[in-house]
Amino acid sequence: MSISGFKRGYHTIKVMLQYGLDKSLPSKLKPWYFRALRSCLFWLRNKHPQRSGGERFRLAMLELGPVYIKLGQMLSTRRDLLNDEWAEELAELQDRVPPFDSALARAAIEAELGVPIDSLFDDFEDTPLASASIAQVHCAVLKSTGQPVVLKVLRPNVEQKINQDLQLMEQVASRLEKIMGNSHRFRPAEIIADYKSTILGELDLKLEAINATKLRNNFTDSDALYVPYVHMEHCYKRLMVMERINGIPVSNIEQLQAQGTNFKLLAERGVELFFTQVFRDNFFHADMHPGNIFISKEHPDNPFYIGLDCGIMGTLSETDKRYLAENFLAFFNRDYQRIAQLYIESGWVSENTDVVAFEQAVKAMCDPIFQKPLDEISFGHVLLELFRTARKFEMVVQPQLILLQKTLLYIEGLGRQLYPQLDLWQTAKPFLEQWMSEQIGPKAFFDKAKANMPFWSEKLPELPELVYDNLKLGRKLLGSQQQLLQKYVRHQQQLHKSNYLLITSAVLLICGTLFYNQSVTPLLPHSFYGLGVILWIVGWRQRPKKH
Ligand SMILES: Nc1ncnc2c1ncn2[C@@H]1O[C@H](COP(=O)(O)OP(=O)(O)OP(=O)(O)O)[C@@H](O)[C@H]1O
Repeated sequence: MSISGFKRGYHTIKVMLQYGLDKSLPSKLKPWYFRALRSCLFWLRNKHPQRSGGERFRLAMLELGPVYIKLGQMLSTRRDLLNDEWAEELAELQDRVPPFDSALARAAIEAELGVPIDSLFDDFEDTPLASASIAQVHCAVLKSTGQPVVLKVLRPNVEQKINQDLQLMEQVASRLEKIMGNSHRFRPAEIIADYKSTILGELDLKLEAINATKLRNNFTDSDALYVPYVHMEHCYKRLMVMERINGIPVSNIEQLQAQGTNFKLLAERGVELFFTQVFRDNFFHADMHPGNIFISKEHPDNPFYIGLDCGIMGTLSETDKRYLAENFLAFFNRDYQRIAQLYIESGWVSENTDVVAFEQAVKAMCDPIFQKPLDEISFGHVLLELFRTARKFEMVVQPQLILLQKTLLYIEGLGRQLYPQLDLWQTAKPFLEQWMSEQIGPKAFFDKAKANMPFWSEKLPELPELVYDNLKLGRKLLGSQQQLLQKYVRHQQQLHKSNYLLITSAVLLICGTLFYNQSVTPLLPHSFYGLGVILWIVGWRQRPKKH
């Protein structure tokens, strides 16, 4: 470990202990060696004993920087793991991170634009509209069109800070793996690698701008999702300019209630949006924490979502999509054998897996879940448990599926917060069944045929020539096959004839010997010998030659 890595490691431990994070750990997660190590660092005392556990955790994440803030954001959506106090504290990490100096923001924006801000924008506001883990957002008006826009600029040195923390995490994770050995299912190095690829995607605002434009285009005519227009001509790696939206943060339930939002429709549209992005477009927003989702103020009875921050997007292969949809349907039909088969067919687990044992494990996991009423079942959780079960059968980690499963958990959490009676399955099932029938029904056949049209229209003019060539080839093949057959028949006939002559010659020779011993008259045995020898010579000559 380098000196700077060591320093950062010490700083991280110091901040965590000074905010008393060790106190919040349940005692079963504090083995004797942990407690011994803690006692060795006696000078690092909890400096904020008067604050609550959630607040201490949030402040520690804020002090440690972007990587930890993101971690806190992710945790904030896991209301299944956290109590309300913690979840609300951590939700503040979604967009209430202390801002950085506006002079630095201006300098960074102008460095990217290559011209002064005032030459392209009017009314640039030095006080940021919002400040988040990776970037800060300032309002302005686009000079050329007079449209209100926001300028999203990366925090100074955010890349270095993230890389340094990730390096440290990678080193700790690989040491942990060495200590625990290969047999353990907990693979910290894999988790960090997964997290790394996710967070690094957020550091390129040009890429985010491209993603946002693609998502916007996918939902141009949608009444469920709106994505703000991105001014691509002013987007760079560290700066993004887009239309300013004016929605209500999805977490602000009171304001949504006050305007009379149709929560049932909103929650159902959330689920529909998730499945449309995954199955129709194969391009889904994978950072759906509430700080990135707003609700329209117009027509509260017919509300739509406004999606921001397209830094992390997910895609699945066609095969994964198909198996995932089937998996959900099989789960709902309690067809555990099918689930086990699907994991094998898709290649998620090896084909040598014991299907029966796997099916039993899936059943043991799913049966207790079905004891609950349907509207209490979390499908993100079911998927997570299925992956855990499959890990016991050496499932290869599929980062794209993990991303999807996390997104599903977010969506479900959000949907249930908006409308607690949301029956996710009733909303999703018709969508999945329809999608599956489109994949395998006659419509799928015609769609595929239609998709292959350009290929066939290119090949069609060559078709008569190809048919003629093939017929000619076929006739030639038929001719040579007939020749071969005739040759084989002739060969067999010759063989039979030769065998017949040789056997008769052997019989004559044996008879000749018998008569010779009887010595009735020498003429008879000699005639047998003579005839036998002649037949043997003829028979031998008749034998077909080996080729
Ligand atoms: N187009 C916009 N119009 C209005 N407000 C916006 C817009 N884009 C971003 N914001 C505000 O800025 C906040 C932070 O933006 P964004 O989530 O894109 O930043 P980030 O640093 O990538 O955040 P995160 O911590 O989620 O990674 C949003 O929560 C929202 O309040």
